[in-house]
Amino acid sequence: MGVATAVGVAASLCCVGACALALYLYRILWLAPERVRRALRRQGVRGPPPSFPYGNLADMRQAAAAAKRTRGAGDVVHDYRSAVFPFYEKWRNEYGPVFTYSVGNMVFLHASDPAVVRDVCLSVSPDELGKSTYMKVTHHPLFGDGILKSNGDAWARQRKLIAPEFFPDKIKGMVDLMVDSARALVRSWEARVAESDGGALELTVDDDFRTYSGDVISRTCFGSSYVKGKRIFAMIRELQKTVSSPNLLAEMTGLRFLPTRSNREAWRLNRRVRRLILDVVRESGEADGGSNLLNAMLRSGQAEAGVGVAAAEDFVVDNCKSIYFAGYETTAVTAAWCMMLLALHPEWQRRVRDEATEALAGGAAALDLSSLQRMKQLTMVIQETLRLYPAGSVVSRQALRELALGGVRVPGGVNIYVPVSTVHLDAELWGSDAREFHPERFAARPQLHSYLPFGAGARTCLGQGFAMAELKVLLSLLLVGFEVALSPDYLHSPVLRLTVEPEHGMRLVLRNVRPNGEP
Ligand code: HEM
Repeated sequence: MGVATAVGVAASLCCVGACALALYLYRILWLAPERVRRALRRQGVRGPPPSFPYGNLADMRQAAAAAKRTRGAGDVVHDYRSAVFPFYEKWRNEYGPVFTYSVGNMVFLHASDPAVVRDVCLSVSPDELGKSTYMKVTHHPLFGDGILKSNGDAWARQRKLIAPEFFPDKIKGMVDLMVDSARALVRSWEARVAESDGGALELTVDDDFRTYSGDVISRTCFGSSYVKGKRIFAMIRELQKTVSSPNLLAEMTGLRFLPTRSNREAWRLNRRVRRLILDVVRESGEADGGSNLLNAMLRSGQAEAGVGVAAAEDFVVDNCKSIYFAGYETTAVTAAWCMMLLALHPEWQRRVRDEATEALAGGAAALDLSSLQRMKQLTMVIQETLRLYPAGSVVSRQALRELALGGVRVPGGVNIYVPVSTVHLDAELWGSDAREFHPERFAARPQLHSYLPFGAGARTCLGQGFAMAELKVLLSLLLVGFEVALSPDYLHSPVLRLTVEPEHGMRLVLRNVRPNGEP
């Protein structure tokens, strides 16, 4: 064969290869999702028309940019949906409470209709409905295959091993750690109020609340090595920043090993985090006799039949990162919104303070799980805070196979998003005052599918008892010591970062409850 023929053959093969690749990409990027959208359209589920190859991403970015331009302060309006999720609001108004949209080749079913929500949360088994895999590739360095993102048997096994670590008898033993961390914060604020002009201290509380929740998780996870644990968490936060924007190419093709700059940075940080976590787990196991959360997880991971050392280590590392992510920001942001609502409602602030003063009559050291459980006013205030400002903005799932939800046949692979604020503000479920702060509505237990701050069903938050205890310890100690008002400089602008948080921070004015130090 002459050189010219060989070149011709190679060129033809390249052509065939390029055509095959183009056809393959066209199939996975357009034909496959279009088939799913058609199946939904046939049932009357409509949505904005997607374009190739990014679906509705451009509409979402445009709406978010427009909302950002008009976002501003002003009165505190609790319904923040048009500022934070302007595209969902527009589409919900246009297409109703169940609609579909696409990001790249990933098809989403957005559902706030109670019948669908009930099935998503309560009726369908975790074998049929798993966690959404959207962002799973981007976030792999952050969560690995830990409990938050895994599905099927891998998830069930982890849930079974971790759940007992959050049973009430375990939380009972953690209340003292929470009290120690909260007292450190109260002492620092007392000192700052004492030094302030006229006994009124104006401050932005968010970072102090993050320090508190990071401190509590770190003490619980790492026991006596918690200071090193805090360094690890600082590094996980770095890691979180490097993987915060979606890597659409990776999400659409599943290729997570491309050595892009941000991937290489994430891998580097991840290797360091892993090494440090395992070092600290070993060290603290020796120092504390293995009594901290991660040691308990390592033991239960190793005790699993047929699981090698590497798999048990992966289990600890991935879940350490997952628990940090699940419990750090969520609790701190909820505490900040709760303080805002109490500042806006002095009568509720008084009720909570009276209740906390009674519970703390024997001193902070006397706080225990049962005295926390008796704080009914504070419980209702936190529940109402989580209704108006839920830290998890969507309950996300993915159909692992075709299934029926509220009468809609959902093809396998579809991502299902339940917008928590829309469910929480539904006047049909909550009454005409749904957008207002009325904690007494929680004197009666709400219907399960209408209240989703901790998700629902099999995948409900494992740390909810822990988070409630942590919030109650912090808020009761703060309110017994300080009167809280909203600063005139506070700008109400909820924004979606990892959770929905105050864009410019929560700015409060504190005064001592007993100005002259009287008992
Ligand atoms: C106010 C604080 C918190 C809020 C609002 C919150 C909310 C949530 C939500 C919405 C989910 C997803 C549930 C679903 O998809 O149905 C979740 C899952 C989870 N949360 Fe929390 N969480 C909080 C605090 C914590 C804390 C402090 C921890 C642990 C220390 C924790 C551990 C977890 C875990 C392990 C999961 C995964 C459960 C699974 O997939 O099986 N959370 N949380």
